[in-house]
Amino acid sequence: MQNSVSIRDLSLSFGAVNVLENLNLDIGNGEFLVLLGSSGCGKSTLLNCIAGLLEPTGGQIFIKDKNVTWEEPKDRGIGMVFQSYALYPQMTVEKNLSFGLQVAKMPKPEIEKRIQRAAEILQIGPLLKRKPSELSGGQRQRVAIGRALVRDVDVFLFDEPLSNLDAKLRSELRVEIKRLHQSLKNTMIYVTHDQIEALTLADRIAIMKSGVIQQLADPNTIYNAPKNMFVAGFIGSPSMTFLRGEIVEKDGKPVFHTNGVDFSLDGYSAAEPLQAGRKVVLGVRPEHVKVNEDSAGAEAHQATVDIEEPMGADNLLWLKHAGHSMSVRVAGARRFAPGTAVRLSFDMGLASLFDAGTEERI
Ligand SMILES: Nc1ncnc2c1ncn2[C@@H]1O[C@H](COP(=O)(O)OP(=O)(O)OP(=O)(O)O)[C@@H](O)[C@H]1O
Repeated sequence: MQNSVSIRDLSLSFGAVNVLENLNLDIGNGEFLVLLGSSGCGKSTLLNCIAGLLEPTGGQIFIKDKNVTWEEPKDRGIGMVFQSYALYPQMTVEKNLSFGLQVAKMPKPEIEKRIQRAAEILQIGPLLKRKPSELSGGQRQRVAIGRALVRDVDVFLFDEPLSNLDAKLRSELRVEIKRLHQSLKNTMIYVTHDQIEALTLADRIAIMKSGVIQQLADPNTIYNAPKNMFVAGFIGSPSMTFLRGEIVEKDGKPVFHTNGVDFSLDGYSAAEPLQAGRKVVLGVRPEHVKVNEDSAGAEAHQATVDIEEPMGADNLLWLKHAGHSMSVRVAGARRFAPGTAVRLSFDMGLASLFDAGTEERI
């Protein structure tokens, strides 16, 4: 895949604070890349460097193989959509869409053609004569996307575009952004702290912490094979349960041991040999545990239901198991009174094992 955006050894400091240090990232042509991380991790800073709104302290940025590190934002072939919409309040929707094109001296018929196309794609035709104050939040954000769309740019940059919208509108517009990407096939770089947006929209997610990309992979890999405990804990709701213990050898095979309980590691494909005595953390997602009601006669993995949280389609159980608290997802129709004894079985093929010291996946 040809690269659309390449970031080489990018550094940026605010005074003595290094927000980004020698960051490298290649974004493919037509790719939807999501920069995901909690507040302050540097994702907006990175996006603003690509947009040309911040000057890097070091490194280079290429868009379509052209070094744009020192180019003005308007000369980079990018369109940016902000959380705050950034529309001109005194202009109509139509004027908001056309203004940049008029400044660039585009012929009038071409401007009209582009506005009609954007209005059609984003279903804002009936709103063209209104001012931003006469629009809902979702409609304003559509106009803001339209403004990037009419410029016919190579790369769309989105900075938390859905954060100001209520939950229902957020999920509706999320689907529309996905549809937009499917039909336009432009490169899109999208900043968010919302893991659902990241998992649903991205071709690849770059998950960031303290200015460093922790893992860059497709959503399925990020979810099922997190590279370290930070990624594992950040993605998934409720979070992966972490059980601290160690590797012991039983019948010539390594097993995970915690608080007097053994977990067979059959089915787990470790990248390195599991030496007895190694301190490790077993990570288990709520939907990868099977809850059996026939507790009688079962030896290991006895657990007790502590709390149940019915969520309609799912029922979330908080269990006590081997001195740990563990969340488990079962079908909504399966109800459990607090105090019920159950027996658990684990699918180790879907579990994660981390080194307790480095917190890296084994
Ligand atoms: N103009 C500035 N001067 C000094 N420090 C700044 C400035 N802008 C950002 N920072 C710092 O840089 C770090 C990264 O900020 P950035 O806005 O990129 O984070 P973010 O991950 O996008 O967070 P958020 O989701 O809250 O916007 C933060 O620690 C922030 O305090």
